[in-house]
This record gives sequence, structure tokens and C-alpha cells, in this order.
Amino acid sequence: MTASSGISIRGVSKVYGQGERATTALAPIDLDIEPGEFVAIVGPSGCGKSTLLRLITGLVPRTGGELTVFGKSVTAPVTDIGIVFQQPILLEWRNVLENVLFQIDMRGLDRARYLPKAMELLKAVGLEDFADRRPYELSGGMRQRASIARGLVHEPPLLMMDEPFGALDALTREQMRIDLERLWMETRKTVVFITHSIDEAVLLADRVVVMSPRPGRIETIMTIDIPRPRGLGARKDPRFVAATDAITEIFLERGVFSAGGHG
Ligand SMILES: Nc1ncnc2c1ncn2[C@@H]1O[C@H](COP(=O)(O)OP(=O)(O)OP(=O)(O)O)[C@@H](O)[C@H]1O
Repeated sequence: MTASSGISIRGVSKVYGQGERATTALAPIDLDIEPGEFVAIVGPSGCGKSTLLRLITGLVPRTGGELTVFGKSVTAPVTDIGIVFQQPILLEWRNVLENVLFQIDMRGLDRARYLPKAMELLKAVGLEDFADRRPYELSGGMRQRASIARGLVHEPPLLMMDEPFGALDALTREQMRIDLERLWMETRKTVVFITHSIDEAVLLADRVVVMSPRPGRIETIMTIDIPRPRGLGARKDPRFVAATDAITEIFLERGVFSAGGHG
């Protein structure tokens, strides 16, 4: 991969605070992400997943190492990016379409130009009939769908997702996973998807980055070659079983799970 074509992370580390209060959140890590790739980052609570996302997006400065996003060294917040967080955070006084267009307003872009894109995305996430509804009229899954549309409306090449389905019930989560894969197959954005769920990581990603407990390090990177689309049946695929077992084994060895829970 050339440095200009994706995300290049070389010896990147993060220490929060100083002196006795210093916390090493991320040991030096190396990772390359190709354009159009779907990469999931899975690891236990506190291993530095969100920190890695904040470093890539330039929301916090790194302590060491080299980090480039689409060829540019990250020294300030990266603007050409979409971010979806665990909590959708919609503006209650704006309807769904207006919430999606908020991204355009914030960036000082031309609303009229992006209106068709906003409508197309609402359709893609199954909200075309809810464009004029207010957030309180939506379910949790629908709110998160709206925030995914908002994250993509300015057509960023890179979508960062920080545990986006973490607050949803299991059935909604499964549907969102299937819908996100379809959307990604249509748009081929570069996606970095953070999750606690081993299943979700393996079902969604081209590669799964497995992180160790704090201070966060990359334990291994697994290529997942289960054919797409990966519907409900993908869980029966031997490659799914092998990958989830291998990740579970790593977490067991690192003390993330106690042995009593392993069957
Ligand atoms: N602003 C901060 N100041 C000081 N320490 C921080 C800060 N943000 C995170 N940390 C510490 O860095 C470590 C990694 O945190 P981070 O939020 O990146 O982990 P995570 O893997 O995303 O966790 P979770 O899955 O629970 O969200 C933790 O020990 C956390 O306490």
C-alpha cells in the first residue's frame, strides 16, 4: 500500500496525562488500512479502541509515531470523514431529513446540492417514509439509521463507527449489521468499526484487528474471507466458527474471560 491511498499507522502510541497520573492507553501499534476496506477493531473494555479512533480522526493528538489518512499526516481533526457513535445524538427540534442535512449546514456546504443524496441515503437505511418525523417518533434502531445517513451525506471516503449498535437490542442489532453490510457493498467506503462483539466483527469485516487488554496492543489481525453478503446463515460457515473461536481463545489467554465461561 502506498502512504497516500489509505490509513497508515506506524508506531502510534497514546499516553493520557503526565507523571503519576499518566495512563498508557495505547502501546505503539502498526496498522495499514486499504481504501474501501472494512476493518473491525475488537477488544475488551479499556483497551484503547476509542482512543485509536480519536487518534485516526485527529480528535486527540498522538504521543508518538506516524499517522497518515489518505496521504496526509494527521495533525488536526480530519474533516473528510464520517463518524457514528454509540448514541445517535439527534437534534430533537429538527426532523430526520433536517438532522441528516445538519452535517451539510455545519460544513457550510450547499444544501440544494446534497438534498438528493440525503434522500437517497434515507431510502438506503429504510427511513424514506420518516424524513419529516422528529427524533422522538423513532425507535432506537431508526435513530441510529438516521445517524448513519448523517455520517455519510457529505460523501466522506472514510466512515468511523464507534460501537454503533451497542445500545440496540439483539434483533435490531442483527438487522442493522445486515443493512450496514449492504450499504457498504453499495458505497465501498473505507470503514473502521469498533465493537465489543466478536461475532459482529467477524460477520462484518474484511479484517478483524484483535486488541489486548490495557495498555492496548494489536494481538493479531485476521483476514475474514466468508463470502458476502453474510446473512443469517453466515454463522454456520466453518470460517465464522474458526475465526470467532480463535479470537475467543486469545481473549481467554489474556484473561479477558474466566475459563468457567468457556465451553
Ligand atoms: N481523556 C482521557 N484522559 C485520561 N485517560 C483516558 C482518557 N480517555 C481514555 N482514557 C484511558 O485510556 C484507556 C483506554 O480508553 P478507551 O476509551 O480508548 O478504551 P476502549 O477500548 O474504547 O474502552 P470501551 O470499550 O470501554 O469504550 C482507559 O484506561 C481509559 O481510562
